[in-house]
Formats: sequence, C-alpha cells, structure tokens
Amino acid sequence: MTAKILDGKAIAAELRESIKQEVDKQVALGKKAPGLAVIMVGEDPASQVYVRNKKIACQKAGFNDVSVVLPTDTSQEEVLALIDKLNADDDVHGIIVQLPVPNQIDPEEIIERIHPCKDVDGFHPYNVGRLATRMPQLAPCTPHGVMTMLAKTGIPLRGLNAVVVGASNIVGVPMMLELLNERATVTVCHSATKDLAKKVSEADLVVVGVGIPNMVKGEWIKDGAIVIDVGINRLDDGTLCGDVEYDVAKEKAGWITPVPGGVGPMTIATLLENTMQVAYHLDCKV
Ligand SMILES: Nc1nc(=O)c2c([nH]1)NC[C@@H]1CN(c3ccc(C(=O)N[C@@H](CCC(=O)O)C(=O)O)cc3)C=[N+]21
Repeated sequence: MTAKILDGKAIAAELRESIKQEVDKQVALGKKAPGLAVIMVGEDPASQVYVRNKKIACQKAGFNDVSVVLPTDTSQEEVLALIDKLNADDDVHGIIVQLPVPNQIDPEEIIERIHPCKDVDGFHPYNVGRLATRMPQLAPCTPHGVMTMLAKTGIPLRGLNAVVVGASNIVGVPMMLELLNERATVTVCHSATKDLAKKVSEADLVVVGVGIPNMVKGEWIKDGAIVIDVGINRLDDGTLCGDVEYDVAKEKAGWITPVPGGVGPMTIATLLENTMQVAYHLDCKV
C-alpha cells in the first residue's frame, strides 16, 4: 500500500482563508482585528522559522502582529512585566512565549503569568485542565491542528488504537487528551517505554513528537495505519526531516504527513484560529 498524503500545507491554507473571511466580516462590522503578541527571548533556530512563517500568516489573514524579540540575557522580571502589560492591552487577544527560553528564565512561571483567556498556545495549567476535563477552551496548537488534519481523512477516531510517541506538555500529553476526548484508545510511549516497536506495530494511528530524526522505523507501521509526524529536524546538510522514517513508512501507511508541509503549517494556522476565537467568539470568564 502507498499512503495518501495528508497535505498540511493545503489544509492550513484552507483554514487560514476561512479565518481571513471571518476577520474581514468582523472588521467590516466595526470590531478590532485580532492582535497576537509573540515574545521571543534570544535566538532559537526552530523558533526563528516559526516566527517568520507566523508573521507572513498574520499579514495574510489581516491580524495585528506584535512580535517582541528580547535579548538572550533578559531577566525573568522583565518578561513578567511585559506579559502584565500585554495582559492589560485590549488590542492584544493572544500572547505566546516562544519555547525554549534561556536558562535564567523559568518557563512555568512565565506561562502561568499569561492570562488564561489570552493563552493561545493553550499551555497554561487552567487550559490544560479544561482539556483534561473535556471542557476545552484554548487547546495547544500542534495537537489541535493534528485533529483538524485527522478530520480530513474522514476516518472516525472512536475505538481506534492510537499510539502517541513522546509525552511532552506541548505535544504528547495534549495529543493524548484530544484523542481520548474523541474516544480513541490511547497509549502514550516515552523514553522509558519497553518495546516501542511492538506498541507502534499495533497502532491504527501513530502520532510521533520526539525530535529525533527517523526514530520511528517504517517497518514498525501497521498496514493502512494513519501516521502523523510532528517532528521537524534540521539535518547537517540543511534539509528537514521528521521523526518517522518516511520513505519506508509511506509504503505501509494508509495516510501519512510529510515534513516539511505537514503538521508545521497546521500549528501556525491553529494559532491564528485560537487568536480569532479569543477576539470574537470565546466567552472566557476566568
Ligand atoms: N510557545 C511555543 N509554541 C510553539 O508552537 C512553538 C514554540 N513555542 N517554539 C518553537 C516551536 C517550533 N514551531 C514550529 C511551528 C511551525 C513550523 C513550520 O511551519 N514549519 C514548516 C516550514 C519549515 C521550514 O521551512 O523550515 C513545515 O513544517 O512545513 C516550524 C516550527 C512551533 N513552536
């Protein structure tokens, strides 16, 4: 079997177009454009790609993009003060702090300082708790973008055996919650998991987010399975590759996401979606 490609770039473009139409409509009614503040402390290479692509997406969708780049030696207090200011700014609907942050910064304290109603990354413990109690408010962009892609396959998730590889706060754990909320049977694997190959080989759906190039071998994939590769790894020759051994996996899978052009563009489109929700549709009472 050769897999059908889940084209994240195309699905993201479609989502961004529908967001743009909603923004145009709301602005014509006299509402503000959605405002998104992205704080980047220092210069992480993956974050720079993200910031660049997100800036283009904001422009095209009619968002007001406030990017703040702070020097690598910025103190915790300075970041907290900036968040306080953005929390109080009515033109700003969404705030994210790019991860990872330099060592002197404590990411947990920073994330908790963002008002839960402006937490468009969905990383605040309040929003994690909402997702975990099946009352989602703002859900993390990457896993939520994966759900949007999965809907495009038309395959019902109810009862599927889903294996999530990687248990991070950003990808694995919210992915587990999203899939559980759709009544998949979810197994979460991580660095202490025994016999990963066997777990993956039993999966109807595999979502991999670990940040190790080609870590999941193509031969582990069950015939016809859905394979979602969240990894974006830059190799020494400058090319990008995912966490799944793509060329082999695509001969076994039913559906597969490419890297680049898979989950990455969906993360950005979903960030815009969350920000638009805050601007126009979310009744947030925290
Ligand atoms: N608070 C926070 N939230 C994040 O969501 C977050 C973050 N910090 N820190 C950095 C990582 C990285 N990240 C990417 C998202 C999309 C692409 C993306 O669009 N990639 C394209 C193009 C890649 C390329 O051309 O280099 C693709 O996969 O096709 C890349 C990277 C979000 N992150």
